[in-house]
Amino acid sequence: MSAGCEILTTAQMRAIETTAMNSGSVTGLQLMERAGRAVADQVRLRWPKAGRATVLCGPGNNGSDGFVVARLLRRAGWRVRVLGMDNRPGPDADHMKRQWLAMGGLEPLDAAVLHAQPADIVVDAIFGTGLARPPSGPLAEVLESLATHPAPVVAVDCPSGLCLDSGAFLGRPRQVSDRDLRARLTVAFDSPKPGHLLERGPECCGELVIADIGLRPWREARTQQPVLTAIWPRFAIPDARCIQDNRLGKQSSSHPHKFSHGHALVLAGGRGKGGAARLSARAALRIGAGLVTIAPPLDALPDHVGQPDALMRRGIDDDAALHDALGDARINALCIGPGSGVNRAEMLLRAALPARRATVLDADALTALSQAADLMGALHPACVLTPHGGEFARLFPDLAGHLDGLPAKGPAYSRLDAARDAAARCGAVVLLKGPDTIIAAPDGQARIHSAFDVPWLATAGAGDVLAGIITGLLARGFQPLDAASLGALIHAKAARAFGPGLIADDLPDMIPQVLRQLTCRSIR
Ligand SMILES: NC(=O)C1=CN([C@@H]2O[C@H](COP(=O)(O)OP(=O)(O)OC[C@H]3O[C@@H](n4cnc5c(N)ncnc54)[C@H](O)[C@@H]3O)[C@@H](O)[C@H]2O)[C@@H](O)CC1
Ligand SMILES: [K+]
Repeated sequence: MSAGCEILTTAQMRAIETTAMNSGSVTGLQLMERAGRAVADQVRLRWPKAGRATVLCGPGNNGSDGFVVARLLRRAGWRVRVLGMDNRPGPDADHMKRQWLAMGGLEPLDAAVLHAQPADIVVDAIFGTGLARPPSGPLAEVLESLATHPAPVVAVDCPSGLCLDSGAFLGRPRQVSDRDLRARLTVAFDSPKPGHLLERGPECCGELVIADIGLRPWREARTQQPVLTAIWPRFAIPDARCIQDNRLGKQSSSHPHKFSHGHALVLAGGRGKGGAARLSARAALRIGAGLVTIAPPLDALPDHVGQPDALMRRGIDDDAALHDALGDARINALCIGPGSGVNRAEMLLRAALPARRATVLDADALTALSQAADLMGALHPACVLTPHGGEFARLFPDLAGHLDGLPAKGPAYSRLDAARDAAARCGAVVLLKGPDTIIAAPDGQARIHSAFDVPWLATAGAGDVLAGIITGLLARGFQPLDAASLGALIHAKAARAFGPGLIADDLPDMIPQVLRQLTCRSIR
């Protein structure tokens, strides 16, 4: 399994905190002090000159972190106002509140009070992992007015109102809105949560810092395998195993041979429709498949003369021809769908799926799949489906409908949930594309790959290249979940390395540079 920075759901985070506190080695007060200190330290790092801070403290432990931040900033010379509630918090929270009250006042947590005096920063400590329902009443008004506050917002754990399991704002449509609270900086604790990476999370959290509050021993001591890991730009660890044995760099075998790196077969469409499959095939070659054959119908073979000469060509007219081709057991990975046409994709899938080779289904193959229930039943664990949102909705309309619904309570149904449910239902790996790409396996393992920083990757043909990279990695023997996860990572890194102005044709040729980075351990 690929290593990566682990993501914790809010329930997992609570479980780890409880285990840590029950062990007797750490108290809730200590954890809160560390959390608050981490936020105050990040504030002082970014705003070294002490200024004016308004700290908004909610009813629970997120609010307690706010009281700690207020105390530490005051000690560091900041002018601090605290707006809080008149509720009865638990004993730890009460302790933190009293510590603040010994040195400063408490004003009502109210929109008019918030705007009554200027501030250089506003610290949002209203809700964190405990958000269970949409904010309402005066708290909702405070949050709404905070969204238009002129001072930068520093969020404790998350911008309040954001569901940390889904990245949706509770009670709000999922689309981008001017009412969304956008923090400049978010300081979260121990591990990222799905909501930091999904949907509105990346944009609304601003810069995300994950602070160590000493919970690692309890996180790592869990007996169950972590089921959720992330491959994510700031934390990217593609695969410890790959780096150790240099598998990505192809140095694992002492007598390497082209067949030791697999043979990928990329099925292409008819005359004049071969461009998409050529992008896939080129990417499969660049990622290091030993052999790559592009296979259009016979009459379209002339479309594929020319570069790259390393690419092999073979005419495959129909399912019978594909069945014959698959008599060669060395062909160990297939790519079906890019530019193939829906009818041809359906015909080819009928021969391909029973052969149980590692198979990437993209584009027209996904449309074919959504139209033929029996094909869905023929999927197997070595298949990787790479739908974008629209294709996902055609394949799994009920899951997509669930995802489109208003997130009325936490934890809201997330893209992560949808991809996992889809993978479990179809028995294959599902890579749900987006700036927040989810890769989910039928056994519940999942990864989130966040690439909000490369909007130029949303360009025609980029998906064909991704399909080719994954096909190449499958040919090289990577397991489907790892191939899809590494594929997403390498694809985004290639786009990042090229920069704006990218067209899909540029992506395959950036792969060697990305592989050099990954295999030289120079990744961040
Ligand atoms: N448990 C711990 O020991 C630690 C918790 N930490 C902080 O504690 C936070 C979680 O604290 P809590 O579990 O107290 O939860 P929150 O502080 O996020 O929320 C407070 C409480 O508000 C209530 N609530 C939920 N939705 C509401 C709504 N829409 N309107 C009104 N009330 C609502 C719930 O009862 C919830 O428990 C984390 O985000 C983090 O900031 C950190 O201090 C690290 C240690
Ligand atoms: K918050």
